Amino acid sequence: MDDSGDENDSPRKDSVQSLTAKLDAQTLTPLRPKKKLKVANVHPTGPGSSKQAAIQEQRKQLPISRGRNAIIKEIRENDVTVLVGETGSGKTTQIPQYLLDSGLARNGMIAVTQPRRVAATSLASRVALETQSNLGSLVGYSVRFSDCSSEKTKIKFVTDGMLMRELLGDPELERYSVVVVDEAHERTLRTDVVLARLKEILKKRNSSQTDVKGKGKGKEREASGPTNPLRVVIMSATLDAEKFSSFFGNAKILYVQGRQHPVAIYHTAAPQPDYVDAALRTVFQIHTDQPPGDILVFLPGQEDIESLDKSIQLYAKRLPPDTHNILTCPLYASLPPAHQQQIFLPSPKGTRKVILATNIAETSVTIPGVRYVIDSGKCKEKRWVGRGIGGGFDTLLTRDITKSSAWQRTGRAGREAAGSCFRLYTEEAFNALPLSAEPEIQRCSLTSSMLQLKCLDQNLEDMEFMESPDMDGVAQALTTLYLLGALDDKKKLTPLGRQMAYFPLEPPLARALLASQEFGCTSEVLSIVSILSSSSKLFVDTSDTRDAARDANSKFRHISGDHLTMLNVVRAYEEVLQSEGGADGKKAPKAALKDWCMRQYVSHRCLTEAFEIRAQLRDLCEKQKIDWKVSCGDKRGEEQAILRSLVRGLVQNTAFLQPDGRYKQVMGRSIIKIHPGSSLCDKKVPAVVYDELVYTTQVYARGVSAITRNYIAEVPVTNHRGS
Ligand SMILES: Nc1ncnc2c1ncn2[C@@H]1O[C@H](COP(=O)(O)OP(=O)(O)OP(=O)(O)O)[C@@H](O)[C@H]1O
Repeated sequence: MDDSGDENDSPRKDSVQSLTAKLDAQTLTPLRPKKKLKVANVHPTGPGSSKQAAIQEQRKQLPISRGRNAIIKEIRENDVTVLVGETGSGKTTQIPQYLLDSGLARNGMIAVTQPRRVAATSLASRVALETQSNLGSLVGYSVRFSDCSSEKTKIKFVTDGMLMRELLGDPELERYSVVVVDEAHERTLRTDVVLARLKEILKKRNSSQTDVKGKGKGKEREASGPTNPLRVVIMSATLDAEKFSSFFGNAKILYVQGRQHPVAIYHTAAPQPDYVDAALRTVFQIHTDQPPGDILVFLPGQEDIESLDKSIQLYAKRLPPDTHNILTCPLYASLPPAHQQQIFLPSPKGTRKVILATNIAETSVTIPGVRYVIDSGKCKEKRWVGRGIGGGFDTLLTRDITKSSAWQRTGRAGREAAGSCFRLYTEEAFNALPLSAEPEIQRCSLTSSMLQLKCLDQNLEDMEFMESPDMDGVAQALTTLYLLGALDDKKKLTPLGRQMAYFPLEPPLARALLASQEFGCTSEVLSIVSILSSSSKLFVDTSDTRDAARDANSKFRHISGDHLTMLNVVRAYEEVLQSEGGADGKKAPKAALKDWCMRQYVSHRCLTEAFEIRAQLRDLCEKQKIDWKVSCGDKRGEEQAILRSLVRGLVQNTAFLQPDGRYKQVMGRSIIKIHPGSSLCDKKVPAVVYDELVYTTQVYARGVSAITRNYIAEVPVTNHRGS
């Protein structure tokens, strides 16, 4: 997301020798390990013991297993239970299995929510392995654009966003007997909405037994109560437990004592302003001095990961021949799921794996083989930059982590054996960190959540949340939904709004997709919306390849700007797919497609993901009786039709050229510049529509196309009532 151009793509210039000297001088001060527990080796390797026997033995050794019966008893007897246990104590993998074995999910499924998809999918694999079932049968997962569950599924790992979507079709979550809200301390907007909604659902589903103050009437409820009462379990390692408990009327709090393996923690003696350089030195210090074990490095974002990756690879080549190899594995949200899964593969013999991750590896995941964690102390945080800029937008800003995050990161080192965590900041700096992050509900755009709640007949602004939402954010979300025609002037949901919510897209993109029917270009807009919904960028753009990329991309360039340029890439890729035999359900050879993408400097990942998204959106269109095959086909008319559809959704993202050559938002006060990566960067056109704003040293518009003022004027903003 952040693309400020201030990233440093060139590898660090020191030699390994000077690097090691620097490392020695740096002196990482060993600190008292937080807690060391005596736990036996959890991998029995005696003769005849199979992998499965080892796994079952390991389960028994988890700290949580000692409290199994007491935990089940409490969950059985209370509507809501708050469970706090150290990282690695076994909460996420074991509680769902205990619930299943206890019969508590006899009449419904168990949902386990996760803030991130990589955690949801990897946990589902692990629990499927532990239950000796195939992924997607007894244990499954459901994340945006990917569902791996079946009628047999009893334990389902879901992102909090997916559970919110499920609410649209099942407002009281009747198909679930237990909802486990994991990593609740992260306080994502969706977790907060889910918690607020669960409180309402409990009132309805469990009303005959309880006043929804966390407590019910024990076992008798099962005999006399509804056939499928709901239990809610809220879990975290670093939870402000009292707050959650009081939100649910003083719900019972359970503490699980102990962690499985000790982790030694080290802080630097002095602050490290260049955390990428400090991470590089620490990686090689560990690699040269410490016993085998993989390294997990936490960095704020993709740019830092790519920079460190290059530097590590450069220095690794200069290591003495008898040293172990280093294999780097990046991990960030915009990597496609298949690439993300590679981090879970064992490292080849004689190789040390170095995983370079953002905070998506911070909670819930266990990466086998990791013994060392390097924590830069930084993360990127989504924040609504609205006030004073007019129009407002979500952006990612680099900032210091919280104490909760630091503990979670440390916890990743002690999952399978004792480990070490190297914090690239001082102990004083750690002590000064805030305990936990400001809840997203007070700092992120509320538009999408508000629309979904409207579909459930609920007003976000009237609901009871753990913390009330930011009022500017509420006003902005209402304005956006009104402008999109999702709400009428009485703030009531329109049929159009309901249809928009049906698609797992940001509301502006859903609106553009629906508008494309009017302009006869659904097929084209579907392709563009799918590219925009992919988690990677379409054009590969690094400083050292910029000129070559520009040359290669020039053949796709459309005079109107970036959206039709994207469409040209999609069309060219489709031709390659067909020429390689990828039509009629057959798959084209991946290597040939990758090779083509590399030569064009476009992202194979982005295209693969976008095509998957497009296939799913086509299915959803069919269910909504929208003919996705409708295409404007005619080259002369297509530009107008497509851009007019996009403006219907992105009307708030439009700007006019000013006499002084700058652009000013039509519906905000911001002066914006066109991003250097846009094909319209050097051009001056009377009006533009853009996908997003990014805030670096100034406000840049990204994904930009030239439009006429008429496209904006024709957007129907006042006649939505009942439309
Ligand atoms: N994919 C995996 N591969 C190997 N071991 C695993 C895997 N997933 C979990 N484990 C083992 O199970 C232990 C418990 O994991 P679990 O995720 O249940 O802990 P947790 O208490 O939920 O921790 P956290 O709050 O950090 O997610 C891990 O420490 C690890 O030993």
